[in-house]
Amino acid sequence: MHLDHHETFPERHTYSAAAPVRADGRRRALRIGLGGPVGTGKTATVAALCRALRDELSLAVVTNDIYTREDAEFLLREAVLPAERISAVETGACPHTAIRDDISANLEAVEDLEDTVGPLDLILVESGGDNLTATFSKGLVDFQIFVIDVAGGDDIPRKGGPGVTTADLLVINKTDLAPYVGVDLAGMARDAKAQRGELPVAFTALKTENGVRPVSDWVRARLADWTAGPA
Ligand SMILES: Nc1nc2c(ncn2[C@@H]2O[C@H](COP(=O)(O)OP(=O)(O)OP(=O)(O)O)[C@@H](O)[C@H]2O)c(=O)[nH]1
Repeated sequence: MHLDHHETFPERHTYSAAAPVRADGRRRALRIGLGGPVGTGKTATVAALCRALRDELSLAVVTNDIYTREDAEFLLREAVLPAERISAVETGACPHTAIRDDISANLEAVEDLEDTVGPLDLILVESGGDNLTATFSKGLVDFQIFVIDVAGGDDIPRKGGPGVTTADLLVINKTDLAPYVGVDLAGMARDAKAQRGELPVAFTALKTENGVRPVSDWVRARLADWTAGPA
């Protein structure tokens, strides 16, 4: 049986929702988390976001893997950012613990990046692949993106779960595969709307040119709000 840790590891309030200003008086980087089930395209989204935004922003990435540094190694191999801007956290068995319950390793990685390569505009925190309930602590990230894909079937939005219903942006990736897996994208959009109300949904096909555009535009808008906000 899978034990959920909510009862045993309550969220640590010592890392309260990360004040916008660092100890040195500078505005800290905006932090955006990417979560979602295994293999839906989280790393591909992070890589595409880095390519789309790296010339206009100072950015860095924290990856979370269960026992390896595979996602970080992929990003390094693809050279989406200089190596010093990519940091890997090994989470052990349950990826959601490191982004929701005991966020200290991730916070340390985020703060180390700001100290060593800062100032940064944006830090992307990629969770390890988990299940539909995995969400980020508000003490770790300012916004969260939940990535699902059409290959997982068109009933995922209807099933809901906190990732699908509450993420600040729901990404439904691999739309290029829809015809091959018999998925009705319009139905997925309707189900997502029913679960999420006004919260946005982005359909992506990351293998196509500019496929990440709906996500990168959303990130730019969040960053514009963040930069305009009180420091
Ligand atoms: N056809 C298609 N394949 C995609 C797309 N996006 C990602 N993939 C492929 O899907 C596979 C998984 O992508 P990843 O980005 O590694 O997925 P992930 O969510 O980071 O996976 P984990 O970290 O293992 O949970 C890879 O083979 C990608 O090349 C897409 O839009 N279309």
